[in-house]
Amino acid sequence: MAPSVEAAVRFEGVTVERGGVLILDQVSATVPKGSCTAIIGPNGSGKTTLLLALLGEIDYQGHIIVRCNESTPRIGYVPQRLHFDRGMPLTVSEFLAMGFQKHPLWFGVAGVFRQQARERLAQVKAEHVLDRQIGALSGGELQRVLLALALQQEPDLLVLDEPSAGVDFQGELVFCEVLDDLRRQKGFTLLMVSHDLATVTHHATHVICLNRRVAAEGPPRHTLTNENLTAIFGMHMGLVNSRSMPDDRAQCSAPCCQEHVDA
Ligand SMILES: Nc1ncnc2c1ncn2[C@@H]1O[C@H](COP(=O)(O)OP(=O)(O)OP(=O)(O)O)[C@@H](O)[C@H]1O
Repeated sequence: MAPSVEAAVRFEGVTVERGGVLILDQVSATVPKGSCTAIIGPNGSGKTTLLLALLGEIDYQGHIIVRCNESTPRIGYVPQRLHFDRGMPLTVSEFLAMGFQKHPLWFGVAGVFRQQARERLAQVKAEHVLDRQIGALSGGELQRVLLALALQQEPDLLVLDEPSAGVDFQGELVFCEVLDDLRRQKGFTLLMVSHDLATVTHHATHVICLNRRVAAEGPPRHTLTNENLTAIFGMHMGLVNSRSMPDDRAQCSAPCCQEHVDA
């Protein structure tokens, strides 16, 4: 990668050992500012572990540098799963107001927070679930509510762990389109873990191939080659056709992608 690339995140020699097992080994990679960066790799290759290290949830050796315009970067996170009591008597508007409203929720959600919740849900095309019970949402609806929650803090960096897990094809398409639109409008950097090579092919502008170490990194059309995928996943992946990949220049304003396409 060109050294001139402006990085939103820089991983430098990140090493993680848990329970005596080496999970990440000297991982160095860049998440270009404004990019949609996908981390791909087989099960157990350390993808979630790298996100947890970035979020400060686990100890690691090495350095993780997050750069943004503010002194304290705002990082939004949408987890792979949310474990909660599905019988919990909480509506989506109450769930979204929880972090903001000072007076107890049993007095009802104040008009201003209800309106904020409605606007956030509209951004993720899920306005219709405003008054639904949180435990009654489908997997795809809950995922969009969690995205609305992450967007409430106006993040500089949005981190998603497997956005397509448990979502049908149509739901995934809508979710990815919503994310693409939001990223362009708001200018945040998106970092996601994904198992879905079709999603990565169509939406990512930068790819980090991880298998305890970084096996390859760069724009999709240069990274998702049969040679790289065979090396990482250990089998031939017939899914990727370079003609179906996005025009990197149209998708991403990050200098690395511009340079690669211009070259
Ligand atoms: N607390 C822990 N103690 C020991 N090993 C752990 C711990 N947490 C994770 N691991 C191991 O670290 C490895 C990487 O896990 P991680 O969840 O980061 O992989 P992943 O690439 O996200 O996998 P998947 O694609 O299956 O979600 C796995 O082998 C896992 O068993």
